[in-house]
Amino acid sequence: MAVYTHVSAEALSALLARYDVGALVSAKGIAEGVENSNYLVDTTAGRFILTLYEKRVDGGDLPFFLALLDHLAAKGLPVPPAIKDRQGAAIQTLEGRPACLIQFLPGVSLSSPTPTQARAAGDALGRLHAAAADFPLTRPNTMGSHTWQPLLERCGRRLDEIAPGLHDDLADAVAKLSVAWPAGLDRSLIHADLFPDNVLMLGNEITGLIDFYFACTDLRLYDLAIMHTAWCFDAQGRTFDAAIGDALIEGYGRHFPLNDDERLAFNDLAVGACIRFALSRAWDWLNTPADALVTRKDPLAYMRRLAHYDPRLLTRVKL
Ligand SMILES: Nc1ncnc2c1ncn2[C@@H]1O[C@H](COP(=O)(O)OP(=O)(O)OP(=O)(O)O)[C@@H](O)[C@H]1O
Ligand SMILES: N[C@@H](CCO)C(=O)O
Repeated sequence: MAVYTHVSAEALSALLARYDVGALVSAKGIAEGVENSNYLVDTTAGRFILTLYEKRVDGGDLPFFLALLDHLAAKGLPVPPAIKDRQGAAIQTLEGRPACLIQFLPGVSLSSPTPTQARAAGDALGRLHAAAADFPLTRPNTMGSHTWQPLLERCGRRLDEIAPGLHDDLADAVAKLSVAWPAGLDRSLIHADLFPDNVLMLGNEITGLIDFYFACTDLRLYDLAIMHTAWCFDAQGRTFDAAIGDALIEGYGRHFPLNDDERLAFNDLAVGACIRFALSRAWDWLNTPADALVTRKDPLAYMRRLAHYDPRLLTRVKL
């Protein structure tokens, strides 16, 4: 359960009083997610999400994320804008953290999507990239390829507490990718975390694209590669479903068909995505506060995916 910061009923009622959103009826911590604290808030006027931004979200980046959500919503994408209070402010401070009240979107996130649903999700990513093409702001990728070596060093040999050999296998993978990274591909605004849990669906329809707090400017196709690593495997990363991968690429290709260079580069981009999520999960595994209500995500599930894309990179760690 991702609740790092506890919000008292008094503080929440005082916050809601700044808005035209009715009075507090109930608030529950949301079980999913690992990055931020999220509450489902019901008021006499409707349902909202309250997000308190934690560790990896810099409050200074919030105006970028909120402007992006407004831009995409104005273009008809099913993304949840932040609600503005009576003074026109969307960013608040609650329990000492930056916080926003966000529009609630219907739908559920899928644990086992079908190819039809994956095609719709790939299509939605293509729509997102097309709609963001004239978004005027940029933001560097704070989890981009240049950050992997420093993060590896910050984790250090403690990685081997997770699994013997993990440090050296990840070090080899980071070194190889630093040479192979296809930096010359098209750049774009990317979501950078479009896992199944960040796509809300009702049947085969996409009803929500959420959690834009890693959105940044990076290689456009890297976003599709991230999705590929997140959508095509079971949660443990043991089984790969090629039909899901084909459907994602087909849906995305309706907007941005892959050219020969992109097809050649795709596997390296997926290896990069595996390194990124294996490292961030490993850091969290070693550093999550003992009292946080959060289910840590398994870094080894991403090492198994890494083994799928490039089995030569794993020589030590036992999966
Ligand atoms: N606007 C929304 N409408 C409906 N549900 C939402 C909305 N925003 C978040 N949720 C719910 O809250 C959960 C957690 O939100 P979110 O994915 O933003 O958290 P996170 O901690 O940033 O997660 P992650 O680990 O994916 O980075 C989602 O899986 C979803 O169930
Ligand atoms: N979606 C990520 C969490 C955000 O970094 C994961 O599953 O590891």
